Formats: sequence, C-alpha cells, structure tokens
Amino acid sequence: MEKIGVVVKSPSIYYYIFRPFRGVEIDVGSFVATEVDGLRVISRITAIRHRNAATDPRLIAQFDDENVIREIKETLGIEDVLYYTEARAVVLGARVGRRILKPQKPVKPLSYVYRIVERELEEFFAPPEDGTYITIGRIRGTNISAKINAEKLVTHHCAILASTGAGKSWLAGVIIERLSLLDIPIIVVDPHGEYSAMSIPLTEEGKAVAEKVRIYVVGKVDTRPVDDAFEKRYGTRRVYTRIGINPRSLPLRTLEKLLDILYGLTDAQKRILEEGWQVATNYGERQPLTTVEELIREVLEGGKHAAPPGYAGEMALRGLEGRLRSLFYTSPIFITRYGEVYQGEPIKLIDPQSFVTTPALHILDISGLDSVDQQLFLAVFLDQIYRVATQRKNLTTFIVIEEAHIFAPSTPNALSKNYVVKIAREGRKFGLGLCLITQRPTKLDQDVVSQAMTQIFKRMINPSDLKYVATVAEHLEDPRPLRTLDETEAMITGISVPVPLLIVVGQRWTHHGGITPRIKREM
Ligand SMILES: Nc1ncnc2c1ncn2[C@@H]1O[C@H](COP(=O)(O)OP(=O)(O)OP(=O)(O)O)[C@@H](O)[C@H]1O
Repeated sequence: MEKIGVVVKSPSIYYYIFRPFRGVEIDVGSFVATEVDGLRVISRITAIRHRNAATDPRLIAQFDDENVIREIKETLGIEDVLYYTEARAVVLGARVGRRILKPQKPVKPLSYVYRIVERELEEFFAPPEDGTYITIGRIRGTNISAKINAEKLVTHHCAILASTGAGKSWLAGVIIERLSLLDIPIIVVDPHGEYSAMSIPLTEEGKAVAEKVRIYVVGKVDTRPVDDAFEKRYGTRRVYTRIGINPRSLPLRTLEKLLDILYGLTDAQKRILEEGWQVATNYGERQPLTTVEELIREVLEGGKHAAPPGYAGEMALRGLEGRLRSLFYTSPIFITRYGEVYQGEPIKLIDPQSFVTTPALHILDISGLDSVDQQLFLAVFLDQIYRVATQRKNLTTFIVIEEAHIFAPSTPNALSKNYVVKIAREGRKFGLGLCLITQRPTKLDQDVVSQAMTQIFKRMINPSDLKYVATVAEHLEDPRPLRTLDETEAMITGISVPVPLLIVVGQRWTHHGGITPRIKREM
C-alpha cells in the first residue's frame, strides 16, 4: 500500500487535512484511504491548497518593504523551502462486508494516507444490498458505475435541486429512461413541453424507452407551433392524445378556492355550492360526463335550499351560476360536453386508472396552459391518481414534477399544493413516489422537500440556495463544492446511495428537449 501523505489536522469525524508527500500528484475529487481503529476508511479530496509557512503572521509582520521581501525570498530562499500543499479529505466510510460504516472518531493526526486503486473503489461503491439498481452515470474521477437503488429512489421520493441551466432535466431524463425499462408507470408533469423529445430515440436502449412514451396534451390549446418545431427538429410529427377534465371531478375545496380567487364568492354562494356540489357529484368514483349546463342545473337544484330566502337568495344563486359558467367555459382544461373536439381532435377524458396500471412513460404536456390552469389541472389530476392508488395493490408509480416550486410553493396559495403535499406525506403507503425538480429550492415547500429521501444536487450558485441546502440536506456536510459543478455533474445523497456520490451524469438514450439556446455570431 503506497503511502502518499500524512494527516496533519482532524477537526471532526467528517473530514481531515493531510499533507501529501513531495512529488505526489493529487486532484480534487480523487479518493484516498486512511485508517481509523483498524478500519480502512475511504475519503474524497474536496480541496487542495498551496501554502507557504512564510505567511505566518510573525513573518508577514516583516513584509513592509519590497527589499525585505526580496531578501526573504531570494537570500533566504524560503519561497521554495517553506512552500507546501495540503488537502482536505471528506470521510465517506469503511466498507465492512455489505455495509459502509461511518467512523465515529476522527482520524488520528499523523496517520498515513494511502493511494487507492480502482478495484478497491469498485468494491467500496458496489451496491451494499440486494435490490434493483439503475446506473445513471459514473463516479466522478473514475470509470465506476454510479448505481442508485431504484426502489428507494421511487418510493421514498426524490428531489433534484439546482440553478437554472445546471442540467436538471437532462438528469431527470436519464433517471426516467433507466426506470422506464423496469416497467413501472412513470408520469411526467411537463410545464415546458420539453419531455415529448423522449419519444425520439438516440440509442438501442432508447428505442425501448421511446416505445413506452405516451404524450398527452392537456386542454383546448393550440399545439401547432410546438408540433411544427418538433417536426422541424426531429423530422417526424409529434403524436399525442388530447385530454381534458370532467368538471364534475373537481374536489369541492379546490373549486371553492378557485372561484373565490377568480371571482370572489359570498358566504351564501359558498353554502349553496357546498350543498349543491355534493349532490351533483354523488356518483362515486366515475362521475358522468354531461354538458356544463346540466351540471350547473344539478348544482343549483341541489343547493337552492341553502340559499337565503327571497331576493337575496335569488341573487346568490344567479351569481354562483354565472361564476360556474365562466369558469367551465373559459378554462381550457374542462370538457364542456360529451364528444367535444378541438382543432378537429377529440378531447378524451383522463382515465387515472390507466396512469397507475400501465407501465408506460406518460408525459403530460401542460405547456399551453397558464399557471393557474396548470395548478388546477395538477390538483384534479393528483387527487384522482391518489384515489385510484389507494384502491389498488399493484405497480409502484413514479410522478416527476418539473418546476415543483410552482405546484408546491412555500407560500400557501397554489391550488395544487395540498395534493402534492398529500402524496409527499402519504403516497408511499400506496406506491406513489414523487420526483420534484426545481431551480428555486428556497421557494419549494419545506415539508415536501423534507419528505424527499434522495436528494440530488446540481450546480448551485445563489448563496441563499446554498444556505438552504445546508439546512435540508442531512447527508451533505458542506454545500460549497456545489458551486463548481459543471452541467454534467451531480451530487446524490440520501437513502438510495450508500454514501454521497459525486457523479458524472450518463448519456441520454432519447433526445433531450431542453436545449439552452446559444448566441451565434454571423460571420
Ligand atoms: N450530463 C450532460 N451531458 C451533456 N450535456 C448536458 C448534460 N446535462 C446537461 N447538459 C446540457 O446542458 C444544457 C442545460 O441542461 P438542462 O436543460 O438539463 O438544464 P436545466 O437545469 O433543466 O435548465 P432549466 O432550468 O433552464 O430548465 C443542455 O443544453 C444540455 O444539452
């Protein structure tokens, strides 16, 4: 075992500082070994500093004149003599059988530091337990596969947190591709319409992924510009199913909140709505699809006894009627009658059952909707998914939500928030896993983030985001290195990896839709 340095400081059980021997080349990100209580402990170098003992305060006190400095440098030769390198190494742990132990004592100063060969690293990073693993890249600085436990990733929720353009959706695409070959239903909530590109394969594996893709365009929105751009880029027309919501499947609380936000509701109108909506939706899980007019008639009929007597009651009923009509006719996500078509395409009713039982890659393109309709759609959709999930005992379903801070913000006012929170808190029992992606970690609801047991970080620059990350990521001792990651790199922490993994994300098997535009210079 080649000795390459010696520990000089060991302030905690998490890291130590060592002095590499003369002529030893080390890099940030490479791995070294040392010993604690007879265990061979693997560490990763996270920083290298060149220092000079001449920068000791007692000597600095003499540096008040160039001639003095020249004399010290040249005559005494201390520039070279007192120069040294030191490295900071973060302790990962010691492999003992199938487990990785974290030493509970700091490394002893003056312990030797050893070079480590790739084979030993491979054993160290090998999955510690049986299970299903996906490979999403390689450990940075090595050719070792970065494997993550698919079951834990999916069922215990995960979060991908990073700055904009840091490669979040590329990585999400890699994870989705690898998971989709495990034949589980995956649902992608796509507010930018970028995931449709997954229907275009780049590799052999990609063909199998692309075959599983089902694209849904939500609502009566014009998709022609998106479809034309898609055709221009990939040489083929995008194939999708247009879907909409039966107004009758709106949960009462969401409807009431929405009407109140959009138009305001009086107390009398709220009472009528509460009574009437219950009557109009008293059909169990499968609500019939009727015309909006029939629905409104049923609501008013069912709720009219809750209206105040006389003229005031009449006004409240008419006011509510107008509000319901405006909502259902102006929001593009509702189907207003049986057999409705838009731009010649039939609008199909969402079948939540198929989303949780068909092992496909369901991509919900909601890019044509404004943010209130996006939230409203997600509220209804997640409510339906949750309900069908509670009634089945079969496939685990992975729900990927891009721009999660819009749907579950730290503030209370998003229509979809309660539904995301509910799945984050209770979905695991019913096989529903979330993957929340955001470029605004501080804007995402803390409770939701704390339920994500795998956390994936990409480049992050904003100091308040870094500070926040340090508070939420229990496995990430120091978030500062996140500032220097490039878009191909990521740090994975939490229960689906044996130790925090710094990885280079793998190549895509299907096309990546989110290309960062480059400014071209005309020549
Ligand atoms: N692992 C990777 N290998 C090669 N290129 C990558 C990788 N990850 C990302 N990129 C490139 O970096 C750019 C940004 O990636 P991506 O679209 O995933 O970022 P993002 O964080 O999702 O951005 P936004 O916040 O704007 O949605 C893309 O052009 C993509 O091609």
